[in-house]
Amino acid sequence: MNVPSLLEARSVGFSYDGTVQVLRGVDLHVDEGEIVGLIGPNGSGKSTLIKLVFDLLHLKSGTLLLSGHHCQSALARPEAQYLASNDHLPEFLRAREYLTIIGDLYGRSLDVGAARSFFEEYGMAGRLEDLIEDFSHGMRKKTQLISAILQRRPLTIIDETVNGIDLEAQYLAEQEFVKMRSEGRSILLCTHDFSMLERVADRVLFLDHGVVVADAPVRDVVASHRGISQMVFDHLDDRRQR
Ligand SMILES: Nc1ncnc2c1ncn2[C@@H]1O[C@H](COP(=O)(O)OP(=O)(O)OP(=O)(O)O)[C@@H](O)[C@H]1O
Repeated sequence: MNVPSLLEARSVGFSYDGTVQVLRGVDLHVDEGEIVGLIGPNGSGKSTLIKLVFDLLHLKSGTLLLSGHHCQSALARPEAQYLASNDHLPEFLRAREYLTIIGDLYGRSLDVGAARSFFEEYGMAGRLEDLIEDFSHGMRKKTQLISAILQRRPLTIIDETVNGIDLEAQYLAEQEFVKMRSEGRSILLCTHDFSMLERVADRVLFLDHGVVVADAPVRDVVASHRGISQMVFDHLDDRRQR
């Protein structure tokens, strides 16, 4: 029996206003145990696609499946966690309370000792009991990341959350992503940090004007374009000449 992809998009289209198509016939998949980079110019539709996956926007055209379940279905919810690009967290909660609530949503009680260790590791020793209101932008981002690391969902979708955290935390996060992959979990990492993708990602999906224009193993991109940046530049040159 075929194991369904953790994420599968088939012919996904989307328009906010019914006129301009933001996504046009998007087909993609993320399988078990892979780190996939989602890249594309500003406004190419990356966040829109991610919001559709989490049913934050209403899917009207095409199919989006999480582990074989339609993304609007309650069965899809436990399969994936979403880290938004913003740092909006409930400010009136203490970090421990926030992590507890996220754990409750996934039916996992918080391992306070593990949470405390991650806070120490990520340069936030002694801050677990503090109000989120008092956290800096980077600390909020790190709290989002730690929540994903603790939940260890089959699929974690990270929308630019790693941008804006310090280098040390990025390094730790990269190591954790690789560890999660070795456990058979997957990560869809939407970022403009191509060097991070060259270090950790297996595959890169390139979205331009709502269309997937490349879906290739990172090693092939490095071999044929010398890197992800050059692949993007080559594509933009081609587009300009057309
Ligand atoms: N709520 C909204 N209402 C109307 N249009 C929107 C809305 N959100 C996004 N858009 C438009 O949809 C298009 C795709 O935006 P989206 O945020 O998905 O791009 P992105 O690839 O994530 O960009 P970035 O790299 O800048 O984060 C843009 O033209 C944007 O202006």
